[in-house]
Amino acid sequence: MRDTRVTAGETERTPARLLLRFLARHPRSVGTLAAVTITGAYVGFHVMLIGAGATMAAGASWAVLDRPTFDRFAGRWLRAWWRRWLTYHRKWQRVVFSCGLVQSSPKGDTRLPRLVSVRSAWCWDSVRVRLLDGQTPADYEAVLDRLASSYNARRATLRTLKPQVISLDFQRREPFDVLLTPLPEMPREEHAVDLSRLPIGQDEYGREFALNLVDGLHHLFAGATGAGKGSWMWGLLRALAPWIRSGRVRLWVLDPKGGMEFGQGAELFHRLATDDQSGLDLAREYVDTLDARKTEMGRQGRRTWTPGDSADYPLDLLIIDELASMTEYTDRDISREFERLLSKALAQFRAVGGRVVAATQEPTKDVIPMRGLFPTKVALRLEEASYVDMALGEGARDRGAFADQIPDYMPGVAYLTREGHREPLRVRAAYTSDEDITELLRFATSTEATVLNFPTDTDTGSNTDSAEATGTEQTATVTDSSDIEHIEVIDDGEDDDDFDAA
Ligand SMILES: Nc1ncnc2c1ncn2[C@@H]1O[C@H](COP(=O)(O)OP(=O)(O)OP(=O)(O)O)[C@@H](O)[C@H]1O
Repeated sequence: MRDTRVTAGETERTPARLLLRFLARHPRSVGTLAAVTITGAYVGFHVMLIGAGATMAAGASWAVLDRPTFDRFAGRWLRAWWRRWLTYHRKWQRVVFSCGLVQSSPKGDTRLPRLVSVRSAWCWDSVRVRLLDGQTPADYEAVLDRLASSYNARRATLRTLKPQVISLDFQRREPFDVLLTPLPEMPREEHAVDLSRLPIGQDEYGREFALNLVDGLHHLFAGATGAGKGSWMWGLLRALAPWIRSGRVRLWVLDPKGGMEFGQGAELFHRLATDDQSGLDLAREYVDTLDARKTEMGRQGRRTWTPGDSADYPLDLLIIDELASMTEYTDRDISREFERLLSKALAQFRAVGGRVVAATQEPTKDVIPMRGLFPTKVALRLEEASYVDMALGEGARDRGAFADQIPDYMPGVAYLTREGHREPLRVRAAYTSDEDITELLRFATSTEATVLNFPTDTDTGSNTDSAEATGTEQTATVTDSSDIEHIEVIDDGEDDDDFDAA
């Protein structure tokens, strides 16, 4: 009679062999169970139950009070463990059978691909699978929809991790289906603007999400056409409205696609360029202005730039809507010089109040060779899986930044990576409509703008005389302070051609 035994591997099994294999394959689960049993035997099961109850109550309170930190330090491990056994493992045999992913051995055994491990982020689970001999990732790709529906997931995608090992990634939830992302109220008073916290939307946990122009410095938004880059950039400008109005922020806007994105805001801008040649002129002027400021501040001995501390030294924000128009789809001479200027702006002006915000549809090295100089990178919906790591850095997609899987009907949704956090964060910028932009224009260009009383040099304690003696050859230092930076004064008589940090 035909042997219909099911095996996940290739060897014949005895109970002892099966037990040993289980122990070897699941050391953490077995270790935890063993530790619980030994502890119970040692301290008594009553004491252990009371301890377990108290731990669960503390964990539940933590999860209710601060879901994101709970999830970061405990939730995702617990969820991965729980889902491994109660969802993926429990149904594995049935699912691979129904999807036709099993094999028969010459001896008549039925072989199943092995479920190796499960990792869980807030929205996605990643199930690592070892393929059977003769299987290829394409066999699994062909049944992804069936796998997703078997596991009740919204969608599934596949990554090849190494030969014979793949990750099946299941999207379990879509927070932005239920989270309505209201547009943050536009601030009207200058003191309401905090450069390190400029609210523009919500994160996947429903918390307010804000951009940080102090520590986050320069921002790169990568997203396919229609991904919602406009909402991110206009959202940022709305959050800066009172400072734009008073001149504490000066906007240099380069919209080389003929002004399609920013043309309507022309009145707001200090400079606006709508084609590649005038864009290059604008970039030159921007760099010359900040170079001159750097020299001037060095001469004055001003070693710090504090946002808004002087009318002479506003925050100069360079906004570039479509980088490819300046770096890829233009004359080689224009692109070469533009890349040099942009690299310089990114590398040298943080300490004198220069910031860059740029958008691109393709985050490739050809389009943006200096992408490593953008400390904050945001990946909206991208056309290709390979773009995700280009936009966010090596390994970002493996850690759960599935920007290529953001659906078309969710513009404004993006992933970003944060220092000190392994998992990427899924966020959504609120939609900025034409009316919201008009509101910004009306407010920021209103003639009733308040005249600022900036502190003078005497107030800020800078010493012009002594500064003159110092000359301009000083070395760069930047403090970690959130709102004060030391001036960076570098002799930059030479062109900076080697900023390609990508
Ligand atoms: N945050 C958002 N929430 C909801 N809908 C949005 C959001 N942002 C944009 N949209 C919608 O998506 C459309 C495209 O957005 P947008 O023009 O900002 O994309 P884009 O990335 O700038 O595209 P392109 O590169 O072609 O200019 C908008 O017209 C709007 O209807």
